[in-house]
Amino acid sequence: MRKVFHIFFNAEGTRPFLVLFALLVAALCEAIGISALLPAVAIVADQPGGAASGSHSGLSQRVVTALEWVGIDPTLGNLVLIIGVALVLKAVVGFFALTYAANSAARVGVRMRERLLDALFGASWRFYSEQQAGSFASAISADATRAADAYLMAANFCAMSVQAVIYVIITLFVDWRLALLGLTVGIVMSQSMGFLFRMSKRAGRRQVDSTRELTVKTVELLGNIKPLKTMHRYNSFRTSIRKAMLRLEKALRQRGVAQQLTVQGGDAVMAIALCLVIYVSYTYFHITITALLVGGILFMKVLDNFGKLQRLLQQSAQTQASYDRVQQLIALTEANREAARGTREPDATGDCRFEHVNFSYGGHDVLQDVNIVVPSRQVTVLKGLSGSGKTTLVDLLIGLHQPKSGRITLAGVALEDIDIIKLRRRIGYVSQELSLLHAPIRENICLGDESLTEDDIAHAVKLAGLEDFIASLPQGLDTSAGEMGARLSGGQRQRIALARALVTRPDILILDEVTSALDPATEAEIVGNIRKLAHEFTIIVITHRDAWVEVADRLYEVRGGRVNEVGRAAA
Ligand SMILES: Nc1ncnc2c1ncn2[C@@H]1O[C@H](COP(=O)(O)OP(=O)(O)OP(=O)(O)O)[C@@H](O)[C@H]1O
Repeated sequence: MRKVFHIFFNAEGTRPFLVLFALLVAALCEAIGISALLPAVAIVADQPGGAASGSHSGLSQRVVTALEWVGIDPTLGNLVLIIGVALVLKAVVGFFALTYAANSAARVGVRMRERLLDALFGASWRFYSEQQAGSFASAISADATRAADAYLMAANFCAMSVQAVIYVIITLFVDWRLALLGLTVGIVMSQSMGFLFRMSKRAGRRQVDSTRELTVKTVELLGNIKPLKTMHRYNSFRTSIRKAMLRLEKALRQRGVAQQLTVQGGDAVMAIALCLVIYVSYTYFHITITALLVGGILFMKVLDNFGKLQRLLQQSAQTQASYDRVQQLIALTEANREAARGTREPDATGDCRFEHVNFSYGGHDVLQDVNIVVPSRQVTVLKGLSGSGKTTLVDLLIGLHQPKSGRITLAGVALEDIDIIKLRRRIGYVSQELSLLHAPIRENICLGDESLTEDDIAHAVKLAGLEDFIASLPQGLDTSAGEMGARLSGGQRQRIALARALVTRPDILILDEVTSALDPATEAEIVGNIRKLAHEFTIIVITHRDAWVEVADRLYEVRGGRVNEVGRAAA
C-alpha cells in the first residue's frame, strides 16, 4: 500500500496536495450531507429524538444545535436542502479533483516517455549498443500507458481512503459500536484478501515481462524478415514468440481470477457482514431504528469503500510493475549518460590527429598506439580486414567512445574539450547498417529538419546520384520510402542515406562502406561527385573498394590493432 501512496505523491508533473485538498473538501461535504440525514430521518420516523419533538441525542443533537447556531431552522425542508446541496457539492468537487488526477495521469505518461527519450538520446554509445530496441519500444508504448494508469489508480485509492476515514468518523458519532464493527469487518476483509493482491502483483509483473519479450522478438523478427523468410527459418522465433504469448495468456488468466475473486468475494463478505451487523446491533446493542438506518447506510458505505480500496489496490498492483519498469529503465539510462564533454566551439574544418591512441572493448584490445592525421578538406580512406577496427576508429573521432589512453585533437584542440554535440551537427554520416524511415524520401533525407531548403535537398540528391531515380518516380521526393519497401534496391537505399548525410552541407563526411551495394558505374559516378567536393569537406571513407582507394589523398590500413599509412596522393 505504501507503494501506491509513493506513486501518488512522487509522480512528476502532478499536484498531489491540491488533489488531496479537493478530496478532503468533497469528503467534508459528504460528511455534512450524511450528518444532516440523522435528524431528517428522526423527523420522518417521528421519533422522540425527532426535531419536532425537540429532544435529540448524539450526532443528531449536535447537528440540530449547529444548525440553530448558524440560524437555520432544523426543519425537514431545510435538512433535505442541506443534504442535497452538500452531496451535489461533493460530486462537483470530487469530479474536478479526480478529473484533474486523470489529466495528471496522462501527463505522467507523457513526462515518463519524454524523460526516457531524453535519457536515451543522452546515453553513452556503449550502453545504447548493449540494449534491446524492443525493450525501449515496449517501455515507451505499452509500459508508459500502464504506468500512467498506475498513477490514476493511486489517485483513486487516495480519494477512497479519505472517504473511508470520513465515513468511519461519522459512524463513530452515530454509534461507536457500529463504527468499530465496520472497521473490524473492513480490516478482516482486506487482510483475508491479501493473497489476491499478491496474485495480482505477480500477474502484473508477468504481463509486463511477456509483453516486453513479445515486442523485443517482433522487432527482431521484422529487422531480419528477409533472410528468415528466404531461408524459411522462423521456427525459433515462432517458438519463443509463442512462449511469450503463453506466458502473457497465463498472466491475464491469473489477473482475471484475482479480479473476479475480489469483486464477487467482496460482495459476498459484505452481504454476510451486513446481516450480522443488523442482527447484532438490534438484538444486543439495542440501537435505535434511526441510528440503525443511518448507521446501516454508513456501515455499508464503509464496507463498500473497503471493497473498492481492495479492488483499486489490486488493479494498482497490476500496473505498478509497468510504473516500476519504466522508472527503472529511466534510472538505468540516465545513469549511463554520455560522459560530460567539453564546451569549446569545434573547428570542424581543421585537421584531426590521433596521438598514441589505445582503445579496447572491455579486455579486448582493438586499437594500439594509433598515430594518424586526417587532413582537412581531403579524402582519407581506411581499409583493412573485417573486424580490424575501422569503424571503432571513426567512432572514437565522433566521440562515441573514449580512448583508453592517448588523445585525439581537432584543429589542435583535444576532443574532450570540444562541445561534442556541436561537432556532431557538423558531421554527415552514412553507416553500414542502412535503415530508412517509413516516410517519404524527402523526409528520409531531411530527417524533420525544417531549416533545410529545396536547394539543399536538390544539391544532396545530385551529389548522391539520385536525380534520375527521383525523376523516374511519379511522386518524386514525396514517394514513400516505406511503401516502396522491398522495391528499393540496396544501392537506392545507400544513395538516399548518402543524400541524408550531405543535405546539411557538413564539414566532415564519414562514409562507412557507402557504395558497397552499387554497380561499378554508379559507384564511380558517386565517388567522382564526392571527390570533386573534397575541398568542401573532410572526407573519411571506410571501404574495401578500389574506387575509393584510387581517389584517396591519404590511405590507411588497419591491421592487428595498428593503423599504418599505405598511400598518399602526390601533393
Ligand atoms: N560494442 C562492442 N563491444 C565489444 N566488441 C566490439 C564492439 N564493437 C566492435 N567490437 C569488436 O571490435 C573489433 C573491431 O570492430 P569494428 O566494427 O571496428 O571493425 P571493422 O573493421 O569496422 O569491421 P567491418 O569491416 O567488418 O565493419 C571487432 O573484433 C569487433 O568484434
